[in-house]
Amino acid sequence: MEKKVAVLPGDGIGPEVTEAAVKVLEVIAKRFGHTFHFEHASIGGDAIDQHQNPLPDETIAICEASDAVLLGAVGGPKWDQNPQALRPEKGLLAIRKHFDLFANLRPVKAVPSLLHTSPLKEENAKEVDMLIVRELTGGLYFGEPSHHTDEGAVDTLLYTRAEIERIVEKSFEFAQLRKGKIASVDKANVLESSKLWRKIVDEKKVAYPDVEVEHMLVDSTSMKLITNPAAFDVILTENMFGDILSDEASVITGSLGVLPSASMRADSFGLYEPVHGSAPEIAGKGIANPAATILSAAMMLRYSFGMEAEAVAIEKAVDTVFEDGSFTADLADSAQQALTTQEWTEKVINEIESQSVSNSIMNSYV
Ligand SMILES: NC(=O)C1=CN([C@@H]2O[C@H](COP(=O)(O)OP(=O)(O)OC[C@H]3O[C@@H](n4cnc5c(N)ncnc54)[C@H](O)[C@@H]3O)[C@@H](O)[C@H]2O)C=CC1
Ligand SMILES: CC(C)CC(=O)C(=O)O
Ligand SMILES: [Mg+2]
Repeated sequence: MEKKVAVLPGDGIGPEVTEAAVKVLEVIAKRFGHTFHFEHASIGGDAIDQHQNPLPDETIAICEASDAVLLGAVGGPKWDQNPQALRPEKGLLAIRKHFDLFANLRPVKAVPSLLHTSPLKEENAKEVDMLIVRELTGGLYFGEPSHHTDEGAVDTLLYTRAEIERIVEKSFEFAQLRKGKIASVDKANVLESSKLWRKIVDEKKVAYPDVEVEHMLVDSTSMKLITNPAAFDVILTENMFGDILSDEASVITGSLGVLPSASMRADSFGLYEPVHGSAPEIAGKGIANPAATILSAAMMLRYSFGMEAEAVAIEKAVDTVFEDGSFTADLADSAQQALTTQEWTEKVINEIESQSVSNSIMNSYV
């Protein structure tokens, strides 16, 4: 197959981790007989510096001409005092909105060889296998009005019925492919938007009798994610709650550096990016963990290109490298044992190259 991928490295560690993922995709292309055309474009602080715009028209055009987008991360102290319209994060929100990427999938699965790095007791972390389905283009991050003065500030939490319905349906579809359990997380004891959210979940569940649904409040959910994370299968939630809960869930499996994500619209087009941010304090040092971005590239192969065996080849290689005890600094026991971003990526590439093709259907991350 021939596919076009827009690559938006962004800021901080974004360029390092996307470079690693592109190298892995190139090896996959060679091994499985595909051609991937990569076209790079700017977003975030990088785009502000070059074009005074966190999401330039040229970047949108390159993404529109592509089959999928691979993104690193945006943001950093250099732009923190910029006016709102010139913040790197605005570029990320704008690309999600422009392409209607309403369904953000964030799988969190325990990896046996990483359990020792989890802050949780091994018996609590070892069975974790959940999928966070986060609404990505509505809610507080997009509602108007949104502004502040020194005397006051306003943000708006707005959801339409249609926005809630489509993400709820998506979560039921994923639950049917998994263990058939949804925890729908809201704040319905306070928020009006959550009351509508609950009503729509209850309406929709009638069409999915094989799926069990539990409504949960976000505050106690954040506690249960730590005390009993293995109890969750699909977590369905709105934009900001999903943002917060997914960073919390990431440490269960060891490091924010290993959690991938897919941001999908209704068709197969998607944007793939790690859950983490631009980690400015480690940028440029060659020590960032590229696993989250490499695994996001695997999600791209699965969801946008329908390349299941290729996705599994990457996931299997990442697992094997972890099993071998090879870690970047965020997971290694000591600085001496830590591999650089490049060294760790080379291990994954070597692993893919040595896999036999018949070996490629193994357990996948979602
Ligand atoms: N999707 C995106 O582009 C996101 C961007 N951000 C932006 O990133 C900047 C930094 O935000 P933070 O709150 O510090 O979150 P962060 O996710 O960048 O970093 C949190 C912690 O995790 C570590 N970390 C993150 N990714 C890592 C990796 N791949 N390997 C090793 N360690 C890793 C960092 O060093 C830091 O200690 C801010 O400007 C923020 O707005 C934050 C979250 C998402
Ligand atoms: C930087 C924000 C706009 C988004 C974020 O933190 C996320 O999507 O995880
Ligand atoms: Mg976040």
